[in-house]
Amino acid sequence: MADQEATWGVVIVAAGRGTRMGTVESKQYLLLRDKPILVHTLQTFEAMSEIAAMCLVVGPQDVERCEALVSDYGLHKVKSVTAGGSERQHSVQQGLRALDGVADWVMVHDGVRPFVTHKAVRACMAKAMETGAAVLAVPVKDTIKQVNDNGIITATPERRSLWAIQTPQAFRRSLLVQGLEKAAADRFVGTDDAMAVERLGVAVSVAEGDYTNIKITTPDDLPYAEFLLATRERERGTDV
Ligand SMILES: Nc1ccn([C@@H]2O[C@H](COP(=O)(O)OP(=O)(O)OP(=O)(O)O)[C@@H](O)[C@H]2O)c(=O)n1
Ligand SMILES: C[C@](O)(CO)[C@H](O)COP(=O)(O)O
Repeated sequence: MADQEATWGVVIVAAGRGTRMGTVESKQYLLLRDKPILVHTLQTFEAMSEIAAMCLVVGPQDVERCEALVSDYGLHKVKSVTAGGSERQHSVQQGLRALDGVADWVMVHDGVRPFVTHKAVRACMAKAMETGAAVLAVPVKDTIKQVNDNGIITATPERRSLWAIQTPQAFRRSLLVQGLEKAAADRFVGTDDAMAVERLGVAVSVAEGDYTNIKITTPDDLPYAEFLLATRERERGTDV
């Protein structure tokens, strides 16, 4: 019953510089068809009735332009546009503060993962409400090796236990806040949100997602992103 009435907030992190993409314009603002990648992402969450509020976290220099994007695209659930920090984890913390008192449950999502589906987001939310914490992920397809600085293989972890972790990552808000506070106190910086909660000794569940929920990271992701967008539009029958 309580689960049905849960209020969800979403932190969309988009304060990165996109170093690996190597473009002058940060990758979250590159156009995919006619819209910035970040707007595609925000619209996916805006359309979900379960979501009450979003906080968009961007570079300090981009706050004004993003407020304009939020207004131009009618993104009414974006209640604040906040300046992020030097690491993704610091940006998440800024976003969570902005959602204080707004939602008991939160998701963190990368602004550069525009292809997440409503079905996958709902699977992640449902799993989190069962367990307190859940992330979307897919089983890895390749054999993964650990390699040392001399280029020599040192270990081959069993593939059956390896998953590639995506976003959204969904948590009871108090749990994520506690995890991030401990991480800050310990000067620990993780590459995803689950790590902060794992460090509390709390189990984080995995909800199986889709291989198409890519994080646009390097230039070779762009043609694939165009292809995915065209495929989605064809499926929706809105191709022009
Ligand atoms: N200090 C940071 C770093 C990253 N991010 C966001 O976290 C997401 C995932 O990060 P990544 O793909 O690594 O983005 P960048 O940090 O921009 O890329 P790079 O590492 O190539 O510079 C992105 O939406 C990015 O904008 C953020 O909000 N604040
Ligand atoms: C959170 C994340 O998207 C999960 O795959 C990823 O860890 C972000 O890492 P990055 O170093 O910021 O690309």
